[in-house]
This record gives sequence, C-alpha cells and structure tokens, in this order.
Amino acid sequence: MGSASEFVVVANRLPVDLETLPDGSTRWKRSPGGLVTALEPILRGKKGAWVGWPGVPDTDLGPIVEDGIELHPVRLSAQEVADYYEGFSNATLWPLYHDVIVKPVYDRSWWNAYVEVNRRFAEATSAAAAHGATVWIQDYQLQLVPKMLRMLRPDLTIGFFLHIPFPPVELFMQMPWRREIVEGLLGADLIGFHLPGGAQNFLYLARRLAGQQTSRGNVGVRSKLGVVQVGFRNVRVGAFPISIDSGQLDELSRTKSVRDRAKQIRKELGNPGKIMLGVDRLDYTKGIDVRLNAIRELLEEGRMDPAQNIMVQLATPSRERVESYIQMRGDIEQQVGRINGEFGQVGRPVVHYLHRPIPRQELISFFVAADVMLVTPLRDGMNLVAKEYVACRSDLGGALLLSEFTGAAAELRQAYQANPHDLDGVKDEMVAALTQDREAGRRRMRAMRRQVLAHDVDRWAKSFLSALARDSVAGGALLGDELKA
Ligand SMILES: O=P(O)(O)OC[C@H]1O[C@H](O[C@H]2O[C@H](CO)[C@@H](O)[C@H](O)[C@H]2O)[C@H](O)[C@@H](O)[C@@H]1O
Ligand SMILES: Cc1cn([C@@H]2O[C@H](COP(=O)(O)OP(=O)(O)O)[C@@H](O)[C@H]2O)c(=O)[nH]c1=O
Repeated sequence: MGSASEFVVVANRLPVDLETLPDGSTRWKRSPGGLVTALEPILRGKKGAWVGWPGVPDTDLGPIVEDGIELHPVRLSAQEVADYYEGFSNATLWPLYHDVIVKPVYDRSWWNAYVEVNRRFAEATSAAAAHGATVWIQDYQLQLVPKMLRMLRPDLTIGFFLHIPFPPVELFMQMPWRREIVEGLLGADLIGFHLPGGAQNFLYLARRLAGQQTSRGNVGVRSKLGVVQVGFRNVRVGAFPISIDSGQLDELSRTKSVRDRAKQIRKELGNPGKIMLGVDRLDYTKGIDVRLNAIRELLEEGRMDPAQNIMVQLATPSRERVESYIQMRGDIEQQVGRINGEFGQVGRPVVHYLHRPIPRQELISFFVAADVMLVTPLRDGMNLVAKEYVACRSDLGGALLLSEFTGAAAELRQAYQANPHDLDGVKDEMVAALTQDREAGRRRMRAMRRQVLAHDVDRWAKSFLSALARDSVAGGALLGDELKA
C-alpha cells in the first residue's frame, strides 16, 4: 500500500461504514445501498483503490486495506455531513432528480458546502491516482468532481456514472446552480446513465446551459453514445444499465443452508398461503406506502384473505436526520399499525415490519421464501432488489410486481408491471401476481432470469470501462460525423 493506483473508484461512501460499539471500540460494517452492492465485486477484482467517506463525521483515518480493497477515507465535519450530505445531496438533489416527490430545498450554504466537499474529494483522488490512471466517479453527491479533478490532473482518464435518474429538463431547470453542475460533469471523458432518456436529457442541457455542440441522434443501450464537444475534448454520453452479481446469487440461492432457512422463515411466519415481500432502504422514493395502501384496500374490499396472505417489509434505516425521511417513517409505521390493528390476529399480524439492515445471506433466504416480491417505487434509478429476487429464483417460482418507474422495468418486461400512481392498477397486478397460474409464472420467471443472468454487474462495468478506454484512444476522430448525426 502507499503507491498510487492505476484504477480508482470515487464515491460518497466507502463500501464499509465505521461503526462505534457500545464499549467504545470500532468495527467496519457494509454500507447501505445498491451502489456498494454493484461496485464492491468490481473493485475487488481489479485491485484498485476506493476514495470515500467512512460514514461518521470528524474522523481522521489514513489509507487502510479492508477485505482486499485499498480505502482512502475522506474526512467530513459534522457540519459538512449536515450541509453537503443530508442537505444538498439528499434534500436538494435527491428529490429534484426523483421527480420532486418531495419539494427540493435550495439553500446557498448547502451549495457552498457541496462545492467545498467536492473539492476535497477531487484532491484526495488526485493524491491516490497514479500518472495516467483511470478514475471512475460515482453519483449525484460528486457531480463537480470531474471538472475539478481534470484541472488538477489532466493526465487522468475520467469516467462518471449517475446511479439515480437524470431528471426531465423542465425539472432540472429549477436548480439555481444548474450550469455549474452540467459543466462539472463535462469534466469527464464519459458520462454514464442507467437509461437512454437520462443521457438524452443531459445532451439537451449541455447545449442549452453550457452552450456546447452535441450530437443529436438517439442514444442506445450500451451503444450509440452521444457526444459533446468541450473545447478540444470529446465527452461521450451513454446508457449503461447497472446490474448485480447474478451468477453468485443464483449459486448461493441453491445452497442447502439458504433453502433450509427459507423453509424455516415460512414456518416462522405460520406457513401462510402466500408471502409478499418488500426489501428497501426506508426512502420515500421506494413506494412502500403504495404497496401498503394497495394491501389495505384489497383487505377492506374482501379481495385478499388476511388468514392466507401476509407481507414482510424489511426496511434498512436511511438518512435518518433528513426531515422528509423522519416524516415518512412515521407515516409508514402508522400504516403498518393500522393494517395489523384492523386485520391481524393476536400472534398473527398481516404485515411483519423490520426496521434494521438485514445481512445478505438472510435476504437471499427471504427472496427464496417469498411468493410475490413487491417493488413499487414512485421513481428509482435502477432497483437492484428486483434483479436480486429474479436471480435467486432458480426454481422458477415466485412473481415480481414491478413499478414502471424503475430503471429495472426497461429490462424486466415479464414482471407484473404497474404505475405506482394508479392504485387500482397496482391492486389488480398484485392480485394477478398472487393468483398466477403456475406454468405462466414459470414462463415469466424464466424469461426474466435469462435477462438478469446474461446482463450481470461484470458486463455493466466492462461495457462502461471499455467505452471509457476507447474514448481515451479515439480522441476527437469521430466527432465531426457524430455532431452531424
Ligand atoms: O449512501 P446512502 O445515502 O445511505 O444511500 C445509499 C445509496 O442509495 C442510492 O442508490 C442508487 O444506486 C443503485 C445502484 O445503481 C440503484 O439501483 C438505485 O436505484 C439508486 O437509488 C444512491 O444513488 C447511492 O449513492 C447511495 O450510496
Ligand atoms: C433493505 C436491504 C437492502 N440490502 C441491499 O441493498 C441494495 C439496495 O439496492 P437498490 O438498487 O435496490 O436500492 P438503493 O441503492 O438502496 O436505492 C441491494 O443490493 C439489497 O440487497 C441489504 O443488503 N440489506 C437490507 O436490509
């Protein structure tokens, strides 16, 4: 350790959070969210470095190696966590990029903290990267880093990937610092989005806000990249839908220990006719309220038998000091209480709700045990949970209820898809999933598994990184033609 790295991932969080135990000692635990799920296996395979925040404020740590990955912790003060992370990242950008489900707050002091912290990440990355290295910057918390890093280190090849939706132009235009953000991103050589629509929105904004020339043709999936001309540089823009380590999940889900635990889970739940499952960070984007409302109305209408159908909601705590999250937690827990109060029996609730992180092995057993997976976000960049459920169903059992407003919906066409704003539609698809014909269900699951097993996280990373490598070799050669396209 100590020598600069040829490949550096930069993300708001390290893949592990530093946790202080009641006796004052510390240990590392896995960070929440799909970004870490996706990137951890990639980085371990490439022996690179990871620059990020260790999840606790005011902590000075030098570089360390944890589980085979070289970690470069970036220090954030308590005030910066409040202003940059909870404030600008999660009370401004997060709601703005998720269709303003809650109203974004535009606060100048939060913006200043965002600029300052992005600068610190750029400096830490510059120190960690070898001459000519490839740097891959992740997500909405770090949109200014590409430009800042390019100014510090023009020798680097810089990629950027956005894990959340890139919003429609009309919404993005609300952002008071919209030009700075677009210009910040244009410091990269390649900018990746989950879906072509996000890439196209960005190309339009690069023309309108940054005054750059861009290609005008449609962007494809892992193909037909867009291009923005920034001075003598070409910035490529593309769609690269993220995925999971599907082969590993498929394998794990077939093990005896997982199968046995799945049976035990069903038994612990009283061997009900059908188990519905939700697995989410406790976030208002995830539509946990949508599925609870659907279940309550179906119970009220007598279309769902509470003695036969139960739901398990596993909810990881998330962003617990942000006001909208505090409010939402209260609402969800009230909804759970109302359903159980009206339709549960002593010792037999209809909704089983856990508010804590669940270890991956246990999650896999829940996936195997569940008859219907409920994925009902109002908006979600991808939603890896949907893909994980499919990867775990080698028995071709189970059914997936999937919101049209997730990135995953573009790939998992055979799911029971519903518009989360249309509660009657969600209820109908929920009933259809619960009562599906066995053979029809197997056909749907087989088709979804083909998609998920063929397009795994390794393919995602390779498609992005090989496009990034091509860019640095191709230079401006193709630009003239593509701008005319
Ligand atoms: O770091 P946190 O504030 O605790 O949040 C956890 C992560 O949440 C978001 O995940 C997104 O990335 C997934 C993988 O691409 C995607 O499937 C999902 O739709 C997104 O919501 C966030 O984007 C990450 O930065 C956070 O680490
Ligand atoms: C609730 C829960 C989840 N996980 C794992 O976290 C990620 C979640 O990824 P997704 O893309 O669906 O959404 P966000 O990134 O959170 O917005 C997925 O890999 C889950 O398996 C977990 O490990 N433990 C949990 O309790």
